[in-house]
Amino acid sequence: MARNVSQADASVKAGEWQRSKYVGVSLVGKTLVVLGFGKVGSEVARRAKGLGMHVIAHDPYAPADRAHAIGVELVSFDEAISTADFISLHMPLTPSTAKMLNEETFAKMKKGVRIVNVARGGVIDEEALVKALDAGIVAQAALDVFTVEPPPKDSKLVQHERVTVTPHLGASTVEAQEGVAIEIAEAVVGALKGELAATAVNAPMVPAEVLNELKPYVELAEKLSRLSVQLVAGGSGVKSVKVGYASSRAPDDLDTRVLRAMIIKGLIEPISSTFVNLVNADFTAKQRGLRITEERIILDGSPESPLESIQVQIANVESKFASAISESGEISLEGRVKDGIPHLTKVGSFDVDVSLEGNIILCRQVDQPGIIGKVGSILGDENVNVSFMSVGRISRRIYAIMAIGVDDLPSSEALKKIGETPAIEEFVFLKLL
Ligand SMILES: NC(=O)C1=CN([C@@H]2O[C@H](COP(=O)(O)OP(=O)(O)OC[C@H]3O[C@@H](n4cnc5c(N)ncnc54)[C@H](O)[C@@H]3O)[C@@H](O)[C@H]2O)C=CC1
Ligand SMILES: O=C(O)C(=O)COP(=O)(O)O
Repeated sequence: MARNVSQADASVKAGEWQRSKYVGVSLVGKTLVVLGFGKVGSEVARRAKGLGMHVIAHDPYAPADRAHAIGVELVSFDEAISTADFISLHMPLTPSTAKMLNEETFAKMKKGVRIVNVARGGVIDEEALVKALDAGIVAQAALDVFTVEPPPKDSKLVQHERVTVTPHLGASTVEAQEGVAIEIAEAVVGALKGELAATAVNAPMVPAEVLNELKPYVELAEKLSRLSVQLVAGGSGVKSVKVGYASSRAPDDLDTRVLRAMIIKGLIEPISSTFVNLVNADFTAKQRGLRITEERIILDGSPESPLESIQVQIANVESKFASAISESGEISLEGRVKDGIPHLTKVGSFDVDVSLEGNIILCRQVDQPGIIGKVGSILGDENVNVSFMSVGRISRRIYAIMAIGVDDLPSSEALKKIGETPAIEEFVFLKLL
């Protein structure tokens, strides 16, 4: 657009040679305003800086640090449009962006501004743009998208001498089409494997950076619920599950939808053939009559990490492992993320600490010397590797809870031997692998 390439090309092909008519403008040193600083907008900004442009952006939802990282300042809409030599549009078409450029906003722009729209047609009031072009406010426009596509043949905008048009070609390169195909195939494979379907259109939209931050907590949530459902004694149906999130973040700064979905996945998958993912989790829970209630425990302190701990409680059930029942009567497990790895940190009312990387053995034993050694040698004789072990007790020499993480699957004889060890009053083997 700035060098009149398309107009000059048409003119040479028509047999003309008009050099002075098609003198263009330089980009270097000009101010480019990027409206909508998302995936496309931020890449446009990065490249425009490489062309020597001064780039500022307006996006009410973009994080300022992401803009600063590429040397772009986020400014108000009015400041943006009134200082721009070029405006490039990269926001979605929503009720609040529809006709965002209109008669009133064109009036605030610098005379001679140039406008590029490769976002969506409806974000510009096309009639107002024709007027602004005729009034000399807008020197040129380059449009890839239109309110109605294809636009009517006699559209004044399309026919305008200072407007360059293309038929919605923004994403039309061989590489981009191949990239899109690969991305879709990978997302489908991931969804079929039960992974987080982050780009599904019928799933809650969770931005990639939020997903990334929550990743270890997502794993923790799923593992805690996978363990807790295995603690339920046969015959007592799981109907009501309470999830507690302890966090220093403000409630609306913590999106728990993914965590809830993974809790549901952990509860349902061990006991059914259904694959649960972000799309079907709430529906699957409802279908099975499973009620999930979420509770926020607001902590003081730095909101640096999204969560301090997650608690999963299953109410109105008996447990295979009585010590997993908390004082208030539910099966209760609590976990935390330590160095990026999920840990089980509480069983019933007992503090433990075992990393959730393998399978888990929980024992309740009389608190006396020698038990750890006995259980350790039973596992050692079987070549079962212990990854973590912790003992939590309520009072000395009364009884204690031992949590053992094992990398392998102990044989049923080994488990039987552990159960028969004198002083071990109850024990349970919980599978995570
Ligand atoms: N012409 C073509 O073939 C193509 C067009 N597009 C269009 O380009 C646009 C940008 O796409 P992406 O960067 O992938 O989307 P994106 O979702 O990554 O970015 C959109 C940005 O717009 C911002 N935004 C929302 N409301 C706003 C407002 N009122 N004012 C300013 N900013 C606002 C959002 O915060 C977000 O950062 C979309 O409209 C998309 O449909 C995308 C690819 C190809
Ligand atoms: O990805 C977008 O938003 C586009 O506008 C691309 O459209 P297309 O896939 O080329 O029909």
